Amino acid sequence: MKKLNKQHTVDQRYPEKVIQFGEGNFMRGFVDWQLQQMNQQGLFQGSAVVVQPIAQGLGEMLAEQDYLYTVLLDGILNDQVINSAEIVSTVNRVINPYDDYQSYLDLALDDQLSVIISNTTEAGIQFLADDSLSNQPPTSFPGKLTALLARRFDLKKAGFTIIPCELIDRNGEKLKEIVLQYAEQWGLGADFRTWLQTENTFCCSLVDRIVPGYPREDQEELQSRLGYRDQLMVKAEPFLLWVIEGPASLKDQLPLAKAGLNVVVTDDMTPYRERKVHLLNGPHTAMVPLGLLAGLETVEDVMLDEDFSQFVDQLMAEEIIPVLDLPQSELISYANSVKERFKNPFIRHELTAIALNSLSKFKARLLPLLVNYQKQQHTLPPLMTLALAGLITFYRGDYPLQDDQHVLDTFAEAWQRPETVVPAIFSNHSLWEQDLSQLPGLVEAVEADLSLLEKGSRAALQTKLRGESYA
Ligand SMILES: NC(=O)c1ccc[n+]([C@@H]2O[C@H](COP(=O)([O-])OP(=O)(O)OC[C@H]3O[C@@H](n4cnc5c(N)ncnc54)[C@H](O)[C@@H]3O)[C@@H](O)[C@H]2O)c1
Ligand SMILES: O=P(O)(O)OC[C@@H](O)[C@@H](O)[C@H](O)[C@H](O)CO
Repeated sequence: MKKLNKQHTVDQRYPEKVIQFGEGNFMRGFVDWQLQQMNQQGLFQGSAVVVQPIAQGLGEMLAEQDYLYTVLLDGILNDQVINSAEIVSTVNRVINPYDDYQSYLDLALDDQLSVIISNTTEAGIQFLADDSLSNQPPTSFPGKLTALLARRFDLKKAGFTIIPCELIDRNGEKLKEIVLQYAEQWGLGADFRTWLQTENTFCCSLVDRIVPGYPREDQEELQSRLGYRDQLMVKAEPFLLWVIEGPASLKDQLPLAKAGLNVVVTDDMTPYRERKVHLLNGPHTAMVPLGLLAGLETVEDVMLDEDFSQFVDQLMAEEIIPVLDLPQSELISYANSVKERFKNPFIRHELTAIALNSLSKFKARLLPLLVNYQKQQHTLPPLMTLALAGLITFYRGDYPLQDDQHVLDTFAEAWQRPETVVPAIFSNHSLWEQDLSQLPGLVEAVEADLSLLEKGSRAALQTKLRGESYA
């Protein structure tokens, strides 16, 4: 069977208007797919030139397919079942700056390029003290971006609207801060720094769409249905939300909402972020260790399991929603929509995929809620402490773990003395940036939950759901 190529579609190409750092599943299933929707409605007439942020990437594979790939949307949206396959043609080309640095810098020449969008994973937005402008290219993503912006400034051209999608808090501010740090360290001058601040807009943004990526489990069936081979197919849920903190003019520059996409341009994205990180990512992170310890494999398995779906319900209703400072009715409706998305029968979202870096995820997604709950109710949230005990059990290392070496080493050492593992882990400041052993009752509660877990994750969960251990 032939590889996907331009003969399989009406390959309408548009001028490059967006520079996109990152060519991963998420960008292809989220950003480029949205550019395509705008183009189809005649609202944008633009394409993306993609820059590989690291030397290894998908540039060559995309080139072999004439920069085309298929987005498969599978799920239920507004009570409608959606199973669609669409060839996306909004990636115009991919530049690998490690092979062709000049073409990368030449992007600065093009006045039609006015928007920069990135997703380089949470690891991508970082300052590397030994990065250098004489590296061709600079190693880090912000270093590469600084080099491009410096070239644009030298050419006395207009700046960019820069929208990072990395899932880190205040991502636009963080990226700007690092670019300014490089500008300072590399001696790029006060005029450049002023131009950076006044002529460029760094927008914070929040993305939401579950994109599990290549549908390995049904690739054969899909290929025979589609009639071509596509190594870059991306499976995603139909739901999407993109909240961008930026000027109102962005709605014209990128008319996403006009194209009917669920994109919000606002001057304060905080409530959207709180809601999503705590009510969607939080339950994901809570279900992972307990679910895996009980032998479940996917988010759907969790939602179809009587005990575990009750766990998710109760966690959301009793331990998360009451401590979020947002309108409760809106939170309830968001929680219901998240549960529907978790139940998506067409998407196989592996718990092991979510398990990556679970400790930092617990810290960002659940710990602030646990602390607030304790402050407000003067007791601890029982399901969250069980999830925390599950995390500690999980990090004993009986399962393959993916986390920072420092985190893995700290747990390995603490588990050498099981009787003190909880205080040892909680008092480790480098893990939590605070001394969790000082939180009233937490050590005792989690130690009790660890003992419960010795009977098995499901049995422990059932005990907690019956309210027995804290009655
Ligand atoms: N997949 C999802 O459901 C989903 C949903 C929302 C947000 N996200 C976020 O998107 C990110 C990417 O997910 P994905 O599914 O596209 O992954 P992916 O592995 O398909 O793509 C990763 C991309 O990041 C780049 N990258 C990796 N390490 C880097 C580094 N150290 N520096 C610079 N660039 C680097 C790669 O070149 C690639 O372009 C994740 O961090 C995730 O938090 C994913
Ligand atoms: O992507 P991660 O690994 O940071 O987190 C795992 C999931 O919680 C996450 O991918 C969600 O599915 C996504 O954030 C939904 O928009």
